[in-house]
Amino acid sequence: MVKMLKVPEHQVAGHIARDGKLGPLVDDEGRFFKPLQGDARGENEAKFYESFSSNKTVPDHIHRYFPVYHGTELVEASDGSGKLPHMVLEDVVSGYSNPSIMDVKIGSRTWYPDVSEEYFKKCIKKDRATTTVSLGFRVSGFKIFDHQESSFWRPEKKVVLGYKVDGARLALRKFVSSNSLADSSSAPNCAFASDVYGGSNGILSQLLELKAWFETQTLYHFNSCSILMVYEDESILMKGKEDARAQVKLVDFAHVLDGNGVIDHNFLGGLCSFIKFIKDVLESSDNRDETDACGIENGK
Ligand SMILES: O=P(O)(O)O[C@@H]1[C@@H](OP(=O)(O)O)[C@H](OP(=O)(O)O)[C@H](O)[C@H](OP(=O)(O)O)[C@H]1OP(=O)(O)O
Ligand SMILES: Nc1ncnc2c1ncn2[C@@H]1O[C@H](COP(=O)(O)OP(=O)(O)O)[C@@H](O)[C@H]1O
Repeated sequence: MVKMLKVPEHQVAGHIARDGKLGPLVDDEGRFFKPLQGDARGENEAKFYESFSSNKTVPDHIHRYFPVYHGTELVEASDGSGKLPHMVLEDVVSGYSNPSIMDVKIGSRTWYPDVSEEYFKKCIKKDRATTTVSLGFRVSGFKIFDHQESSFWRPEKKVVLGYKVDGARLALRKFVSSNSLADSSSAPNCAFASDVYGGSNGILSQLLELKAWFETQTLYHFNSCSILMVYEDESILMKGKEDARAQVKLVDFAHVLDGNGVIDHNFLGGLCSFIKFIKDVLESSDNRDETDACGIENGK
């Protein structure tokens, strides 16, 4: 039987399967089909998944931060060019109805030794124009489910890639706020910060677990790799039933290299910087909760 594949509804960055272009597809059974790009990138990413998924020295609690890999399959490509090999991955958002998602590219550089002069120039230009160099990470794209409007809010790609330090900070606040989505004049209230970023199952605790692994792992260098953050705020609104189902996953391994016994300081440094930003959002929202509580106690 021919599998019916469709363009992912919730993709926030990267190559997109529209206007006759090559991009990922999904099925109804929770699988994400990422086409192997014609050059070395596709081969490299598939090679990484093969190596990583069978690597017994990587602990299980770290494996869960990566999409499950089901090998490669020949499927009809989105650009109409016929059957092409695709990596068959777990679709990390398939279990959500209205997921809020952010893609954050980690590292203070996206280039790496021995790339072509042309590729180096392309990377360094983007790294300097975004917060990659200044912060060690950049927001690549995101969408937020807006409950008031019952629809997604999504900033334009060129706006996101224009963020400086304050823009990145604001995006991380907006991502967990229930107000101020389309309206840039009001300050984000960070209403979901403690449910999404905080708590023992939250984003911060997952990032800290990943960081502990990156402090010692020397197997791979994750160049140009992204952290995907996902949550669903319906579960927050029905509090008590479920938590926010906040998840961290690493994606995009097209530029992963052998670690050769050396710490991935580019990724680790960026991850530490990203963690600090998440902590700052959490702390400022905790202070706000306390101020609100004082207001109530004082009868304000
Ligand atoms: O094509 P572009 O300009 O959108 O660049 C892609 C990047 O988009 P960006 O503009 O940074 O949001 C894109 O970044 P995101 O995944 O969107 O963060 C990748 O860097 C992609 O390269 P590769 O597949 O990882 O080798 C980049 O693709 P290539 O240009 O290297 O094919
Ligand atoms: N396994 C996955 N499950 C669900 N969505 C994914 C998965 N992998 C990637 N995506 C989505 O696709 C986007 C681009 O993925 P990425 O691997 O970076 O592609 P590219 O190599 O084209 O940059 C991510 O930002 C995310 O929205």
